[in-house]
Amino acid sequence: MMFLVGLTGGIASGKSTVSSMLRELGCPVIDADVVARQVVEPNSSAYCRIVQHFGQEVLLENGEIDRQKLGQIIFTSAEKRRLLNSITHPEIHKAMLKHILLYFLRGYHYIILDVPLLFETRRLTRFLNHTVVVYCDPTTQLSRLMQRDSLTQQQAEQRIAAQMPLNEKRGLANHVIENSGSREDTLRQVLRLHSKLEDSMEFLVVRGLAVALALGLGGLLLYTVKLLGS
Ligand SMILES: Nc1ncnc2c1ncn2[C@@H]1O[C@H](COP(=O)(O)OP(=O)(O)OP(=O)(O)O)[C@@H](O)[C@H]1O
Repeated sequence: MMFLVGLTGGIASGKSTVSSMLRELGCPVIDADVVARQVVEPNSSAYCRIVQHFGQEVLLENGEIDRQKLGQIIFTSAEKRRLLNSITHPEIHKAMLKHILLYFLRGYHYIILDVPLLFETRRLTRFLNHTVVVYCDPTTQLSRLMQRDSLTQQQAEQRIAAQMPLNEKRGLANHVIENSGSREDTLRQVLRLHSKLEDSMEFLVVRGLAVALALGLGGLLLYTVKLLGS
């Protein structure tokens, strides 16, 4: 049995760096971006409905969804954005739930959900037992973003300004990984967090509830069988 941990951050704050460290430690990580891409793969039900509503013009030559084009369309129309979300979100949630169940059956204590817009959409937060924000100071964030994406200072500043301030996210999280320093420094914090979560007893509470539920259901079944037999 297990519990769920949300991992988020700001643009170039180091979320991918931290999630790959956690993967290397053997933690199961579900990447919401990857899931979001998988649910619109050609011939999936979300794919078919997108083509039905948005037309062939949102497709690339190879038949895949042109995410950039779709992004432009929904950027200019709130109605279309709602329509697209109503198609994709239920599929994304279903797929994430499937991954969670599979990890659950494999006996992991906790599962990381890597969700860039965790606090912006707030759809998932009520299901999470812990939230982790990967933070780095504004100057470091700016220079790492400029370097990684080859942006000018102005372009990088615009992208940072378009997001929820990282400081605000930090205030909303239960755990903060401070990633302004070296990677080693970050790894040390990740190790600490990992052992804290591993040792957490919360999974026992979940396990207890599941056992109680199973016993209850089993009892009900026996009772029904008995009733039918009599
Ligand atoms: N502690 C660190 N020291 C030096 N460089 C780092 C450190 N952490 C991350 N970086 C570098 O900073 C950049 C941003 O990191 P990363 O890609 O992990 O951020 P992110 O939060 O996943 O970004 P995004 O959400 O925008 O994809 C990368 O080029 C990464 O190699």
